[in-house]
Amino acid sequence: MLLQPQFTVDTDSTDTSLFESISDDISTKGYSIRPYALPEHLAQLLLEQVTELPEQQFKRAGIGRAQDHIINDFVRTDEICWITGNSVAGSAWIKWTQSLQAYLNRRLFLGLFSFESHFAHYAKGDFYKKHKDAFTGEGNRVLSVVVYLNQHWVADNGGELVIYDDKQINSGIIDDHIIKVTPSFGTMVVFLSEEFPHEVLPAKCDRYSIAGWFRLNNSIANNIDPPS
Ligand SMILES: O=C(O)CCC(=O)C(=O)O
Ligand SMILES: [Fe+2]
Repeated sequence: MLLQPQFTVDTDSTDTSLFESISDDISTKGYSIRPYALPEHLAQLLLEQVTELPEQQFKRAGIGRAQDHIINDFVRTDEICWITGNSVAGSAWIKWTQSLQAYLNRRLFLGLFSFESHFAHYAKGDFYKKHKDAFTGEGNRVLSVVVYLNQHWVADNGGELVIYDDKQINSGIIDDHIIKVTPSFGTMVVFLSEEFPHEVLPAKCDRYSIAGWFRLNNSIANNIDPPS
């Protein structure tokens, strides 16, 4: 008997080819920029959640962690809301990032152990000045992930993510190596947290995104390479 073709969407195989491209980009360049990366249904769920979140759930984003956490209007002015698995959208997102994590660990041996992420809302004029998400040797945030939830974004809206590829500058290329990413719906950016300074330029209208970080196991990271 001939089997009828299946018309169900095979999300696993879609993800695998995307994950493969991301993995190849990371190993060759250290960063990956992929338009239409986030599965459509997941992007829609996340957009619904971020637009329905009550305003008071968003808090001014700070810089630094735990006791070093401070609000600094000169560095960043966006508002954030941490994502938990307590919503349909949140748990679908976490599940998807777990399969990305497993794939990247298999392919690149990055030792990614955990993931944390938040929604971010940049209102008109908000920005995040040039920064790095992790500092060399701290061995904590390994890989940064950003996805955008802005439908019908046009170039004139601004709000680009600017990535500085300093390695290219050091290797003598005259033209400063600056990569600008338009924050369009479903676009995903992944980069090595310690390697790439980046910034968010002010936008002319509301800009929604998710920023997340894969981390090493902290208890292991603190004991890596003990002094001999
Ligand atoms: O929204 C973006 O494009 C990047 C955000 C960012 O750099 C961060 O939250 O650390
Ligand atoms: Fe960042």
